[in-house]
Amino acid sequence: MIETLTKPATKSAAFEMKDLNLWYGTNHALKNISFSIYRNEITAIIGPSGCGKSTFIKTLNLMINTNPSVKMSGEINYDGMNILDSKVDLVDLRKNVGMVFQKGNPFPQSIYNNVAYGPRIHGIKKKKELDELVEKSLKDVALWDEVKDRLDAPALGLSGGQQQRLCIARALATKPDVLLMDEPTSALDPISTIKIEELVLELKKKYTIVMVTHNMQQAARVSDKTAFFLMGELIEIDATDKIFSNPEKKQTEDYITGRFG
Ligand SMILES: Nc1ncnc2c1ncn2[C@@H]1O[C@H](COP(=O)(O)OP(=O)(O)OP(=O)(O)O)[C@@H](O)[C@H]1O
Repeated sequence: MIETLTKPATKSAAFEMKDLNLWYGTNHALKNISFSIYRNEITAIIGPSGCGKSTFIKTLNLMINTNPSVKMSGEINYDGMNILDSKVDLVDLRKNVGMVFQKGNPFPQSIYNNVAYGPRIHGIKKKKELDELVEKSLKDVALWDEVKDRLDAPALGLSGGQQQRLCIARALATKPDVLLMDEPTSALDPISTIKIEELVLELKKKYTIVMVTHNMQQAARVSDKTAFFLMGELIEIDATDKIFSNPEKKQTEDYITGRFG
């Protein structure tokens, strides 16, 4: 019998960090971080408060640069380019690497305008094109049926879970490649949380997702890889199942078994 050997598909990295260091003034917040984030995977970032999770995720689209006290060294390679190099086009980077924050933070404008905002900034003016993008983005987050008859209504009139899905639609409307999510469900009730988790699993088919979460069950439920940070260091990154069942490092085990944090 002839056995067919299937080669494991080589995964391509969306981001490759090499010796990434970050300081807020003299506070050394990220220390020699080196790892890769792979395409079409969900990578969860976990660790106790103050370990550098939000700082790290904000480096991936250089949102961190809005803080003038921040200094960085090392490399963050994205799309064949070290984004810490000053030549990088920030508008382009943020179009490709979208971000969703802890609390759904829609603009105080209509549902339609919230989603059309990014495409308009990137030069899309034609109403038909914008209408299509708004519809597609809202369908992608399973919000279209709930809001299609009130696109001109204020976004702030939506429920918390709907606002968060709207913010994800807003991020998707610029057709990003990567979606960064900083504790996207921490302000939501359990049902809205499950809806966002289902959505994230669906979005993984098309996007690379990096998610900071305080909720270890959430990391276990949705992510492919989990990275454990502690005091600015990456202690361990591995397949999520491995991290939660048989981590290599004692600090990881202590954290996931609730011994600290
Ligand atoms: N704007 C800032 N200015 C100065 N130091 C900061 C700033 N933001 C964060 N830090 C410091 O950087 C370190 C990492 O903070 P960060 O917010 O990234 O941690 P975190 O893991 O996301 O925490 P949490 O889970 O509480 O949100 C902490 O020591 C924090 O005090």
